[in-house]
Amino acid sequence: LNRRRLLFKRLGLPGPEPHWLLGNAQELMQKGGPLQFQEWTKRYGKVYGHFAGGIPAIVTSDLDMLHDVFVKKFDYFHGRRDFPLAGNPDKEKTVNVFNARGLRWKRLRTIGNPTFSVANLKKLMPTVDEHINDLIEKLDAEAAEGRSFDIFKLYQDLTLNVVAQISFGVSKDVLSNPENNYLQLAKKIFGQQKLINNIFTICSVIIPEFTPFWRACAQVSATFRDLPGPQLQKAIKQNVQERRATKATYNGPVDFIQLWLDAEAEPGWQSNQEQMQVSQDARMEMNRLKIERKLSTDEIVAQSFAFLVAGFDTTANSLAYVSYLLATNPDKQTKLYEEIVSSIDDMTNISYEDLMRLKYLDWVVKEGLRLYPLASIVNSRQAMADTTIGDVSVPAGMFVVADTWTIHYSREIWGDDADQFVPERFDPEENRKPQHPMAWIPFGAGPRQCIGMRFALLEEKLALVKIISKFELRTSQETTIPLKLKGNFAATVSPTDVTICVVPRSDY
Ligand code: HEM
Repeated sequence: LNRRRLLFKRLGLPGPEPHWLLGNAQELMQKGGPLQFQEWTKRYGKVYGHFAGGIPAIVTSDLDMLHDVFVKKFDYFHGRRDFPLAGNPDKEKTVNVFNARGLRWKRLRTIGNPTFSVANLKKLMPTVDEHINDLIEKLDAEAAEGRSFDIFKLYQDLTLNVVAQISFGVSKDVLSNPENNYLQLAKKIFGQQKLINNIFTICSVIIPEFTPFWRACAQVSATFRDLPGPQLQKAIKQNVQERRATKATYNGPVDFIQLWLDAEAEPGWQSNQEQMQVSQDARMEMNRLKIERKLSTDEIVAQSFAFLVAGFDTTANSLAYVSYLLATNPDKQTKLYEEIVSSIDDMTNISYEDLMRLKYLDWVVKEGLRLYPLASIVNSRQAMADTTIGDVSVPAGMFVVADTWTIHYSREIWGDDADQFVPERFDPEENRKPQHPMAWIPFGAGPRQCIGMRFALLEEKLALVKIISKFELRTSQETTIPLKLKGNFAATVSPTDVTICVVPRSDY
């Protein structure tokens, strides 16, 4: 405890005084990590230390320092702030690309990257489109009633359906069949976290020194309880095995399982993996090892699960925030509508190229992500060996977290209108966008930047084109202005609701 208390003093960093046991967890939980960071930055400056429970982390909004951490010195900072109960990222057999580090991460990422190539995105687009059409039907019903409703909830249904179908490798009919429980299980994972699991998670954050013990407790408790996570993983595993058996004849929609099965593991890959554990906790020499481009069944299940968790709430939040911004800025919405109708002739057959042509749409989405960066707490890295950033010494094991909200709202970086919704700032002709690569980081930066970024942008843009071409988004008496944000200890800052109404366009 004494070592904890003195750590940042020894490193010469300011920061909030930690509670002897809870560190700064109380403040983080009350306000939500990203929003609390903003407040601390105002008080302690661009670089300071804090304790998320017993876990020390440096927080910084210094762009050059972040560039060092995320890009230039990536070989030192290849770990990410992990979830202690997910297991040891260097040993866990089913580690996923999100939690992995070192050469294990490098291997999973190298295999995962092509999943989001333009060619594959085009193959995934029909599935996304089908689910967006379902959303439009729901909006039609709301418009017919002429009432206000929380559009955030509909976006959560959309993004969960899309990412679940693509990650679990099932057809839309199977997914929506009430007799199977894919969606119910997925909803349970995000909705009702079981208390007992939370207790062990909290314990592992407060006293991380005993993580293996908390993890064992969580595992023992899981064997006596029918937890949704393991149930879902079992169901995905069965799908992967069935799909592998029918791989040659499969002619259903393209999904992640199909893309990953093409990179299926052959017997013998383990020896390669053992080799990869060399230098896990030290500097990663990226090009030293030949990467085995194959995945085992367990790894496919682990990636599916990670993509489900990473791809659901982020995209739903982003759509909800943009809808709010468009409803409260009707002039910008009209500009977007005009761009869409003047560029796309056939709304029933929108191509990938159509979407990429829409410049104003691109700026709207980017500006939404600037004002409401999601999952910003995962914009973090772990020092795998003693090093320095600028004149700050960073001991091995220390986490460095980007204060994304401060950066995105900085007047110094974005100008006096930093807190306003101005998509035009991304227009290259206006020459207003800051040049620094770390000024806009909703998807992180460097080799570990969000792997699903292009997929998320595709889904969001397609949904917005279909919605805005058909409906006008309007505020109502019930719209919460400004939005109320609820922080979250672990991940995303979400709006409590985005209650608006949709009015059909007369010229549709
Ligand atoms: C608007 C939507 C999204 C936002 C704002 C977002 C944001 C982020 C951020 C900030 C990171 C950390 C990046 C870093 O550390 O540099 C990240 C990582 C990641 N995201 Fe996303 N994400 C989104 C959608 C998605 C989707 C749709 C998927 C998958 C289908 C996905 C999968 C992942 C994965 C697997 C990682 C870990 C990558 C690695 O460590 O190599 N994300 N995301």
